[in-house]
Amino acid sequence: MSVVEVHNLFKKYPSFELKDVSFQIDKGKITGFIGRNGAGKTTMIKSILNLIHTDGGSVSFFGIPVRERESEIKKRIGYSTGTVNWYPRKKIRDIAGIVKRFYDTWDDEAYRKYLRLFQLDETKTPLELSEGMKVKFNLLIALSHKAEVLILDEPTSGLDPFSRDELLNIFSELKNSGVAVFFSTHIISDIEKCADDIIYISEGRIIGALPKTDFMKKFSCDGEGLEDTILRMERGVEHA
Ligand SMILES: Nc1ncnc2c1ncn2[C@@H]1O[C@H](COP(=O)(O)OP(=O)(O)OP(=O)(O)O)[C@@H](O)[C@H]1O
Repeated sequence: MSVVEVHNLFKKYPSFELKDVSFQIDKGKITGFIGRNGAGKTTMIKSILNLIHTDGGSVSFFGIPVRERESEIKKRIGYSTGTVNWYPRKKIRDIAGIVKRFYDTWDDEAYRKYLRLFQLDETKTPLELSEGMKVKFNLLIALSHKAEVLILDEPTSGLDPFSRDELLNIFSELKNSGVAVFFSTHIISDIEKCADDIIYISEGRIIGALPKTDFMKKFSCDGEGLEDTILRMERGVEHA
């Protein structure tokens, strides 16, 4: 069942266009979003979250157009786009105290669980966190309000291999409880490990948005892995 539907999304910057982007995100699935630097991943994520103005197309969450009932939708989803830059001098504990008031679904038990799992010290402020800890803090907030959909821009970048592995396991747990997890990454092995569906973007266009097995059937040659497939496709794009 799809929980996010994107149709013909279009966004124009002076020197870049995100064109005719269409795909869906399914409940209880992990979707990996890949593309090289500058391919348009962050632009697309910000567009679907209505964080930037778009020039065409439609986006709905749970069948509701995001432009019409954005705040209602945002209570039901978790997202992170880059590191934390709000309340830089407040303690994590105090920020959580403020944020929880926005969510009827805030779950203190989940907050404690992920605080322990990520080994975050709630007496620290965002200014005192390393880059990897900031990513974890972002996720902590997203995971503490029972989000039905998680949209995460490069959540594993800045994490050490152990924390990355833990995070992928958390994604799998969340998926098993029916959550839709969508994340962008440059680390193709992470996608190979846990994604059900793959969306591959190049130069602002979606080249493939398919279940991983179908993606491999369509694009891989001679038993290549995903990483080699993407590298070959990128070289093809460069030389086209
Ligand atoms: N605010 C902006 N104004 C103008 N151009 C922008 C703006 N934000 C992004 N762009 C351009 O849009 C294109 C896509 O950038 P985007 O950040 O979406 O790529 P990305 O795939 O997320 O890259 P990376 O993997 O490096 O994070 C780039 O050419 C970038 O210069």
